[in-house]
Amino acid sequence: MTLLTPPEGLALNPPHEPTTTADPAPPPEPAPPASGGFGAKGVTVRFGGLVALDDVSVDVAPGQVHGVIGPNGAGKTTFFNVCCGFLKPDSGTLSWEGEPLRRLRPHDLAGLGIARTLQGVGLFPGMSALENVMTGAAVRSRSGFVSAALGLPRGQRDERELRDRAMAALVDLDAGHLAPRYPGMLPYPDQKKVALARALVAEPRMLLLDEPAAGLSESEMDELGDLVQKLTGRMSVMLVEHHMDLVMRICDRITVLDFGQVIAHGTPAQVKDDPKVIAAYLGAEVEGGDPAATQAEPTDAAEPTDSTDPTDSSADPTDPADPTTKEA
Ligand SMILES: Nc1ncnc2c1ncn2[C@@H]1O[C@H](COP(=O)(O)OP(=O)(O)OP(=O)(O)O)[C@@H](O)[C@H]1O
Repeated sequence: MTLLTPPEGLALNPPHEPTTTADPAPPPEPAPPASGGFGAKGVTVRFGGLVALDDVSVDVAPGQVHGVIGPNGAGKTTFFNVCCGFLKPDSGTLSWEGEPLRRLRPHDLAGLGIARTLQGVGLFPGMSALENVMTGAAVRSRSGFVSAALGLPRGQRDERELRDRAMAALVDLDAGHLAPRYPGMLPYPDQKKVALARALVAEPRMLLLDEPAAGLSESEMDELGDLVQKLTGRMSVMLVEHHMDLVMRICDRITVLDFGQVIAHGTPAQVKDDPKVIAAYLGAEVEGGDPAATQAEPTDAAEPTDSTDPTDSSADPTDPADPTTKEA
């Protein structure tokens, strides 16, 4: 587990010095380095009369793994959907690297350096694993996947580069052997690896993971935990997750939701011993229970989503065909 570090933003932005001379204005200073992590402040979401999130604030510090946990119906998915721009909150704000994120839409994320994986893996069934990962790399390509596919000269160079980067992302996850295979031929954990490679190939500075351990065996979950911890050298990670043991092992900070409210936040050790957390998971009548030992059943463990859209349209809660959608 990485060590706790304070949010960098405050330290990196010294107050402006007043100008004391009549010298000509110096050339503009380069922009200060990006600071601050990902933040949600006072987020409230209502579905009709139901308050799914009530004044929820979460700060994901740079380079940290932040877990958002809570019992069934606590509001985890709703919160994740707000963070991805799928859902527009009724009130509250999001910020990223010190800047407010106004009117965040799902397709804005890549340009902001934020990647996500959803509960459904959402791979293109008609593309190989490598090509699926290339679609994630295309967001950073100058000429893009389309001109590459059309064989334009710069596109050809980009296509080679995309292919190399996509392959490297798969190899990084020990999944290079999956490159030529099609999602339909792959077991669910391998599909998840490909989806993760697709998220990572864009070299995000923030990774949002929605129940990444769902459907994984214990050993696969261990592998995932090791991987997420390795990523913190390169990016912040926020994960919404049911598996308490995984969350307790890999997170630097944890926010616990219950009935849409934050009932606890802190280090795993702090959260684990919080009586409100114990009560929320195990019921107030159980004393001395250890929520770290609790593993709520994922609701989607056996339900990989086969999407034909690498932007995860089938798992996209903004899908207008989904009557439960509250569109951003
Ligand atoms: N589109 C929707 N319309 C109406 N109510 C909703 C909608 N989405 C979620 N809810 C309700 O909001 C509350 C929070 O749901 P949410 O799915 O965010 O919780 P969760 O913590 O992710 O639950 P789980 O662990 O079971 O997935 C629940 O009471 C849920 O029934």
